[in-house]
Formats: sequence, C-alpha cells, structure tokens
Amino acid sequence: MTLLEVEDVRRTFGGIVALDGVTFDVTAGETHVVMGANGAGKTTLFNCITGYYRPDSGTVRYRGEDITGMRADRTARLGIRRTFQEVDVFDELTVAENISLASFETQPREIMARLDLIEIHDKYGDELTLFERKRVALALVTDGDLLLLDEVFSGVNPSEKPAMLGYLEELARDHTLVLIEHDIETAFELADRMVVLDQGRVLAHGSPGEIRTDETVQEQYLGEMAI
Ligand SMILES: Nc1ncnc2c1ncn2[C@@H]1O[C@H](COP(=O)(O)OP(=O)(O)OP(=O)(O)O)[C@@H](O)[C@H]1O
Repeated sequence: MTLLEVEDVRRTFGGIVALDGVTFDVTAGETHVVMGANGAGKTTLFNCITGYYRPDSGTVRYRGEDITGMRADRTARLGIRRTFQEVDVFDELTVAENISLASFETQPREIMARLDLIEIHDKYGDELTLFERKRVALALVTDGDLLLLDEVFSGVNPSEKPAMLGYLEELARDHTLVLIEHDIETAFELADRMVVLDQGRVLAHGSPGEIRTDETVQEQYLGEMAI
C-alpha cells in the first residue's frame, strides 16, 4: 500500500527554487532514504510533507488523503512525526518526562525499552551524551506511523553506529521510515528504496540496486565513489 505520495511539489524562497517538481512515493512498511548534496532540498521536502512549509504547488497525500499545506500539529495527529537535525530534547526534563510528553498511545516504558533508555530514565536532558539524546529523539517520535528522521547518524561515534542501525531496524519492524542520510554506505545498508535529490529535482528513485547502477546518479552524485 502506498502510504505517502509526493506529486510535483515545488517550493521557492524568494528567487531560490528549493524543490522543483518533486514526485516520489513511500510504501507502507518500507525504509526509504532521501539522499542529495547540501542544499539539494531534503529538509525542505520534510518540511513540506509535515506542514512546516506549504508547497507553492503540487500535492502531498497520506493514506490517500490530501494533506498539502496541512499544519504540522494536524499531520502529527495523523501519525506523521519527524526528528530534527538539532536534537529536540528538553534539557530540564528527565528522559522519562520527555517521553511522557510525547507519547499518547504507547506506554512510555514500552518506548524506552525499545531504545534501551530505561536505565537512564531519570537522567536530565542536559546530562545526556549525544548518542543518548539521539535515542531519546527517536523515542519521542515512535508514537507515529510514518517517521521522518533527519540525519540520525550525524555526530554518532563509529563504535555506536551498529547499535544505532539496530534501533532503526527495530523501529522499522512496525513503522515506515523516511531518512535523510548523507553517509552513502549507511544509506545503502538501510534502504528498501531511495530517492536522490539534486538542486530540488529528483535525480533518481528506486531500489538500492537501481540507484547504484543509475548512470545519472553515478555521474552527478556518486562520482568515482566505489559502492
Ligand atoms: N527558510 C529558508 N529561507 C530561504 N532559503 C531557504 C530556506 N530553507 C531552505 N532554503 C534554501 O533552499 C535550498 C534547499 O535547502 P534545504 O535545507 O532543503 O537543503 P538540504 O538538502 O536539506 O541541505 P543540507 O544537507 O545542507 O541540510 C537551499 O538553497 C537553501 O538555502
């Protein structure tokens, strides 16, 4: 089943065309990676899906419903949640308190167990390591169905990466994930399908195998990189 459809979405900022007719879809249950160089339009795409920005034109559908321009609090209520590059955890609240604020249907304890947060449930936000903060940020969105995750791995130590991959695989068991990921190796490891953006346009959309062998992607994005 198609969960999310983005059709011909355009968004400009003054003279800057951040999204220039972006079309792609996300199937329920898959892990979908959004790739692209700095400024390609990845964050703007997330903002247009979640309702932080209204597209100038084009359509966003979720479960077949037109949600174009719907406010972020309403898309959240429909089950679309996102994390931000800047981790969004309240410093003056404990881990358990942060999670209680964000979970409506799932028990906070159940959410904390999935991300190994029970042992640190009484630590305050400003006492957490970056890896712990990132796990809390993931925990904060698990109550949704479609999770848009912005650069989950940035700043995570290489030694912590396998554990983070494990958490994402665990969440992928009962969520649909769309991830912005810069690290190409990680992107290929995680993705069921991928969309590559280039200057606001879709350069390619397909399975990791299709992306790997796509000549335009090779030329314009992956270059000489051996993947
Ligand atoms: N609020 C804004 N006001 C003006 N220009 C913006 C705004 N948001 C994004 N842009 C511009 O739109 C283009 C796409 O930006 P966007 O942040 O979506 O790219 P990105 O792929 O997420 O980049 P990065 O990987 O650096 O986060 C860039 O040229 C950016 O400068």
